[in-house]
Amino acid sequence: MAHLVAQPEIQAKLRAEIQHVVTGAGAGVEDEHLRRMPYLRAVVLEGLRRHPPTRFTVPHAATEEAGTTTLDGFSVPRHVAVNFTLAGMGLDEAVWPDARRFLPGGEGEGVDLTGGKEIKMMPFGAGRRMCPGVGLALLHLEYFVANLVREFEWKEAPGEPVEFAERLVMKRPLRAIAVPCTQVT
Ligand code: HEM
Repeated sequence: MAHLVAQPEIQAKLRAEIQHVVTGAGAGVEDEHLRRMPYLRAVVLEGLRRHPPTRFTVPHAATEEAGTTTLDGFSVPRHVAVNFTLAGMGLDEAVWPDARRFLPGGEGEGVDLTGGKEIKMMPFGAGRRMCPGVGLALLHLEYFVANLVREFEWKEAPGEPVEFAERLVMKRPLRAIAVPCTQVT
């Protein structure tokens, strides 16, 4: 939401997609609408890439004797806890050079969040202990963002530009003004 407040042109593009798909007076955003909103999916994935809510996976450990497990050339001794810093992973510019990212033609188009094929980001972890709530989480994120942007225009509060500095959470919490879309001229 902070990025949408700071980049009104992207917010407007997203609202246009939502309004194009959800038509009819009194109609609400439904599950089947979400599947026809590629820009919404791209916005949500970009948020998860840049700001994964979980900074680390739960600690993992090698179960085999030392020398058996290696990570990027480092030997991982048995039972030593390994934490993956999810927040840094999605920010590798060598992996994410193209601004289109999750849009058609971008390197993240059709990204596999389970890590089955490859790992470019892993906001839900990967492998056997990955988040079992991934489907529900994506559904809720898309549903919330779609409704928030459909109902309101989100603007910067006067004198309080969005600051993206983080210390686990936003260093300065987001303050924004929500203008009901019926009042937007
Ligand atoms: C944006 C929302 C969410 C994010 C970013 C997220 C992220 C994560 C991450 C990174 C892990 C650790 C995975 C690993 O260690 O490899 C995890 C584990 C887990 N998540 Fe989520 N999660 C989200 C929502 C949910 C929801 C909605 C549920 C349940 C309905 C859920 C249930 C769990 C459970 C039970 C685990 C532990 C799995 C295990 O250790 O086997 N999560 N999640």
